[in-house]
Amino acid sequence: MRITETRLTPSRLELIRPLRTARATYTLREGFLVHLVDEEGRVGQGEAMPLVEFGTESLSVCQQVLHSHLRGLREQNLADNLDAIEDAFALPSQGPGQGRALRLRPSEEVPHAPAADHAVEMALLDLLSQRREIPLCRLLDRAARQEVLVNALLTAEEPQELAEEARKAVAEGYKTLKLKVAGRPLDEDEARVRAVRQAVGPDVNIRLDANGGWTETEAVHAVDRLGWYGLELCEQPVPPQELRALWRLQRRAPFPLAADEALASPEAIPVLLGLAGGMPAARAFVLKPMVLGGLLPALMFARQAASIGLEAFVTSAMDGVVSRAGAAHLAAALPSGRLASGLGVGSLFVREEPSEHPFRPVQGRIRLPDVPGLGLSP
Ligand SMILES: O=C(O)CCC(=O)c1ccccc1C(=O)O
Ligand SMILES: [Mg+2]
Repeated sequence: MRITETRLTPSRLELIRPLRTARATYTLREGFLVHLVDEEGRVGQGEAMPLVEFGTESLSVCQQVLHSHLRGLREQNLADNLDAIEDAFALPSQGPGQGRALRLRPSEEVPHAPAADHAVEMALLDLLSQRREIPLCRLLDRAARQEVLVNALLTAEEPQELAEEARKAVAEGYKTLKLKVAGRPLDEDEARVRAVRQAVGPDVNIRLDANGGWTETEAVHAVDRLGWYGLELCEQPVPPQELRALWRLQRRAPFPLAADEALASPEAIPVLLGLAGGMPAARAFVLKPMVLGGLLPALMFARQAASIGLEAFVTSAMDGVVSRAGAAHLAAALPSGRLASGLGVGSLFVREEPSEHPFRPVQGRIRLPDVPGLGLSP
């Protein structure tokens, strides 16, 4: 394919109410939409929305790297296959591609910028799958599923309000509810979890996310007390760099712990997977394509995890519909679709762009559109 035209548009998403996590409070998300046009006029779409707390580049570095990537692509030929897309983002010191392959990081001077890489990779994958006339998920895996399960993200603080939110989500068809914990006394979190369990009964999955907000000692107490209410899993109970604490806690917890923020450091990955001599530190992994630098790196990670019996699921980084569409295609292509994806956040924004699209969960699921590419009209 040849890229004949590139466009970069700022994007901005306001939340209806602040989303509080143990690490940060989100009221606004900002980033860029990327459009790439091929020689036959097809448009590929991607989105970059940095999440600095998760180790991505800042908004300004993101913009700078996007400009550099788009400059590198203009009027260039790229072989019509996945390897060529993967190679385009390789570091100068890595792999093949010395010869004629297109490289977007020609020198070490282009900074680490997973959100920018994610946007450009997605737009290229959108184009490649349109050119092959298959949905993007099929390009990632020929056996991709047609539907993905999605969790509802509950955002209330107070137990009564949370219970109300939980009942509403279940009435809408969600089977998995996620709530943010930590950053407040454990008594309060216990009251919150109890209220949700009481509201929805025993058959709904409750997933927690501590965003690294507990010390190891606090996490031990939390696992013992909150585990009583029946938990599907807990994301990132302890700070991301504390991999051994995560390992010890996983030995104790009667439910899977999922590493999320910990995946932001490339050095942590072999340790998390147990490839550095020890045992895997967690039983599940949260894949944020925005943090991992794209759908392909996330898929490779999930396959590696699956080969040693560990599960993975996809979440957005609270970003726009273009990113969530790509993430839904990734979720459909993962080795296992058992764990619901964190892609139900569209309803948390003041105004969704566009207002109608196929990536809004219905009955707690997203059905992937059976059309070529990403399946979103630009
Ligand atoms: O998983 C979801 O439902 C939404 C994604 C989410 O929780 C999130 C959103 C922004 C930043 C961090 C996180 C997180 O999973 O930790
Ligand atoms: Mg998380």
